[in-house]
Amino acid sequence: MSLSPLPTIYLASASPRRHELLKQIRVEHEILNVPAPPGEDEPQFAGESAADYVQRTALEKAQRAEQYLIQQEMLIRPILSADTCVILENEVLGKPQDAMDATRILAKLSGKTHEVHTAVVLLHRGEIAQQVSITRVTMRTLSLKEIARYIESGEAYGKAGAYGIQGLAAVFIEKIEGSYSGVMGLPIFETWSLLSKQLT
Ligand SMILES: Cc1cn([C@H]2C[C@H](O)[C@@H](COP(=O)(O)OP(=O)(O)OP(=O)(O)O)O2)c(=O)[nH]c1=O
Repeated sequence: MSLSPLPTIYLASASPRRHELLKQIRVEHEILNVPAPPGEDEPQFAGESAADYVQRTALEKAQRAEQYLIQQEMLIRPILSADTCVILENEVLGKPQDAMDATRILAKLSGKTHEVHTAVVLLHRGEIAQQVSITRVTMRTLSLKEIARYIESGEAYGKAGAYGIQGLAAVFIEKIEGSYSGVMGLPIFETWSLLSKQLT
């Protein structure tokens, strides 16, 4: 039972972290993963800011799920989606392709403060509600040896910025200003505020 009675929702995301965070606040949900068509790697448009980019990709994820549900005649619940980006000096650092890419990304983040933007979108009865959480994360300086050992752990993959604050990489994080759950992929405060305003 959550803190206010909410209908069951669809979570349009394959991220196990988002599922865990929704479970933490006891929001009943069904996971729906509608991947982008192959070859579409969510490119950033020329002139599009990182902040606009993450909001657009979160909305597109929700709309892909909505289209799928309409086709299946299954659009019976509100749809929640989110997208997380790591941004350093207006450059979006996505998920690493391989070990070399992960090394490059972590070497860039080492000793610097970056931002993690997570956009959350709720689609309900034809309306779009959206919120963005922005967190500043300071990573201490990492040695190349540490980066290599971290990548060997396997935790860098499938995560924006090639690290997961909730795992081994916690020892790299000197300071965060903002939302811990937002860095993990689903900012609980903003998500609850959307759900409780739109669905009760
Ligand atoms: C920075 C950071 C990111 N992440 C994760 C959260 C997201 O799952 C992922 C960013 O990728 P996303 O594209 O936002 O999400 P996803 O591909 O995992 O799932 P889907 O597109 O189906 O919704 O990075 C962490 O788990 N910990 C962290 O500290």
